[in-house]
Amino acid sequence: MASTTKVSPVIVITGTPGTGKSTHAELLVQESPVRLRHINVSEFVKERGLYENFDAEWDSYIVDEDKLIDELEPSATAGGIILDWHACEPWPERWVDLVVVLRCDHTKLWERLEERKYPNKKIVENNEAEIMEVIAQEARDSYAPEIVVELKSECTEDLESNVARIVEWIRAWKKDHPEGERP
Ligand SMILES: Nc1ncnc2c1ncn2[C@@H]1O[C@H](COP(=O)(O)OP(=O)(O)O)[C@@H](O)[C@H]1O
Repeated sequence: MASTTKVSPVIVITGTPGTGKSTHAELLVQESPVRLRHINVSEFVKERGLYENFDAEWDSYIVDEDKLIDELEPSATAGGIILDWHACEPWPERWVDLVVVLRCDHTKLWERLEERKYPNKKIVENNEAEIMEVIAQEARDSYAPEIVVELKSECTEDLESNVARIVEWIRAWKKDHPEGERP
């Protein structure tokens, strides 16, 4: 069987909605020393119909995770992607090189979600999830501790320093994988 060589890493950016995943991913695409494709998983699911149904009460799609994994497998195996989603547990461990969990003070998060015109119960649900560290715990439970990093995303300085830190991590990954990595 032909095996491909992964020349760029797979970076997961996760966190409660509103913590800054897409903002980080967009800046990282611009700053990265290697070509990265930003996959906003919620949009990807909608565009490709990778859901079982739509939950009108919570205004969200029930994702068909098997279909999602199948659809992403070629890109994840080839490398060079950022997976931006509010969950990280579905990704097979073999795909993932780095997991960035963004964290935000809950009052700030509340304001961001209000600005986004989320219904009140969705703001409450997400706020509680951030306080209870739901996504951070999911990342700790799903991946080796050395590939998981929690970063604060409360102001522009945080955004810039986080992206600079990930860029440094990518440079180190490239150094460690000069010929690429066989998945
Ligand atoms: N580190 C940050 N500093 C200031 N504003 C931020 C930061 N991260 C995100 N934001 C703002 O918060 C809002 C939500 O960010 P977004 O990237 O869409 O979050 P997510 O993708 O996690 O849902 C946006 O208005 C964005 O500009």
